[in-house]
Amino acid sequence: MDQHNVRQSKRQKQESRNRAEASAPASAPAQAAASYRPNNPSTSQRPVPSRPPRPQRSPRIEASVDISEPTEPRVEPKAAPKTEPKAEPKTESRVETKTEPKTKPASQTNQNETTPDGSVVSQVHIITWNVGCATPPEDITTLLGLNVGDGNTDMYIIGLQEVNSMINKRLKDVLFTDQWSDVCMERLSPFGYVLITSERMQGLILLVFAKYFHLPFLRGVLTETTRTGMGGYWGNKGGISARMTVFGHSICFLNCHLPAHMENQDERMDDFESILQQQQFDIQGPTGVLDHDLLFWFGDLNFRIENLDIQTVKSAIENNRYAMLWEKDQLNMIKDSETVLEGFEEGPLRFPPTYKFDVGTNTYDTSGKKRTPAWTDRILWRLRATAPAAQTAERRVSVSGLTRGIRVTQHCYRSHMEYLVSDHKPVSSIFTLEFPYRVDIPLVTLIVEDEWKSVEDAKVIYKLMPNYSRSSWDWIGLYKVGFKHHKDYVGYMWAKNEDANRRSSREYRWQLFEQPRWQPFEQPSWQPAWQPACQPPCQPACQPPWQPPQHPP
Ligand SMILES: O=P(O)(O)O[C@@H]1[C@H](O)[C@H](O)[C@@H](OP(=O)(O)O)[C@H](OP(=O)(O)O)[C@H]1O
Repeated sequence: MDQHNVRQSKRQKQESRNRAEASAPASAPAQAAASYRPNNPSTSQRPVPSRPPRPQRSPRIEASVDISEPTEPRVEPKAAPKTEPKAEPKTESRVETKTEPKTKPASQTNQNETTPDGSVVSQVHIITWNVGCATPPEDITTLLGLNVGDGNTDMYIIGLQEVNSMINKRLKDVLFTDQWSDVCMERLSPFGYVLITSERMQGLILLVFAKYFHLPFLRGVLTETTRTGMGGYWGNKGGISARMTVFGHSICFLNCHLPAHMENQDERMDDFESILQQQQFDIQGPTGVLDHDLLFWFGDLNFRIENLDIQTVKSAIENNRYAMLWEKDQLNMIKDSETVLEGFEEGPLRFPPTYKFDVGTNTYDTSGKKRTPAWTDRILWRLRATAPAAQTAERRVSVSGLTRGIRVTQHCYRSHMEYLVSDHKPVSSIFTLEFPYRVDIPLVTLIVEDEWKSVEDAKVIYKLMPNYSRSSWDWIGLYKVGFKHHKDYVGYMWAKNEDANRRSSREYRWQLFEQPRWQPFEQPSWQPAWQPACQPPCQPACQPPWQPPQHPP
């Protein structure tokens, strides 16, 4: 089902919703916010409005989920697709976590892997975690896989839910970076990852990191947010997304926090459809989330295990009988009949339900609420125009439709029981994406002639791609090795239009501003990661002693 169909099928429902919202008093959001107390049982029992029957489709004959008995999660080394790009996955090539090579510093890793036939392989590591308003743990090394990874991860996508967004915390986070983004940047930047975009909506945060050398090939980076809480007024629930093209292929990452509680399955699906419908990016061509070549959908989706009492569920978990529970998992049960879920894929759940734990323990909820354990935290993906999914016994592979031919392979899908700060456990997954071709001509090429010993030496020549259409907002930023964030520039120069009209390349002498003027980052051409004087490999030893520029409000 493409974005167009979603829009059509939901238009009627949305129109009636819009009418209802339009007729609400102007102060409704404030009233709703003031009266809503999340943990107050009297207010949390929100009435569930009656809704029209959901569009259903007939169950697919071919099963696209593996409900075999659980085994240890397996991680495939990235070398497999590199050496045998066209071969079917080798189910016997099992790599235990302990035997994986150490993550290499940024300067020692390959810039990306191109297969002999010219296709390109990228590794993406996705994490979702409902952090339950906790402060970040001191060490998130194992969550990021930095101690065991193969060093070839190209992008980290981190989706958080329930980040503390009390008013005093939010004010602090607006002035500074929030603690969670900080801790992720601190851990990832020594390995050459840069935060290329982030989005926050109350407690929902989405962070997208990429290896710095990929930055020229990530284009059209945009984000969207959709509130669905309190009838669309409140951002305690909803979705935030980031989209971009990666080597010329469009990818969207969607982090959702859907409504809680067993009985709210229809509400969850309604909210998901509403998010898909409302999120339209300001790009040429089809603009929706589902219009992307590849979509990753993750978050606290809040689906529950139905029709089993809490003791039966706990006993199944103790005996590793996850397949039995998965059969009763709401998302698993509806995925073949809900039109909007068509094309979404998910790997087998071979880890214990990640909700709900007594904070600080690995013990399922012993509070008065007595929540039944559930796989609330999930990571799915969807290829546009997906061909019937091929599946092997040990890992999931899907190939996109006939024209684009992207291959997605999931190498692991796991939880992280060692993190105790929240009532949810984090969930992560590692994918390799094999693109059939790569668009890898940078829009701008920067050339340094000599070593820079002083500011006066700082000369750089930039060359534009011939058909590149410039904007007066284009600028070139100067960054120091080990920069964490796209706003960490130490200086910038405007790449002026009139110069481009006269010549295709031009020399510029750097002017390092003491207090660079703030400018919006959404420029069409962003050429960061310039590394003067201290060339790699010198990090993390030469982490910047300077402060990033302060942006005036
Ligand atoms: O984030 P929000 O919008 O405040 O929503 C709450 C959140 O989903 C909690 O996880 C849930 O507690 P449980 O996980 O314990 O069910 C709580 O239910 P509750 O109100 O019944 O406590 C919800 O109200």
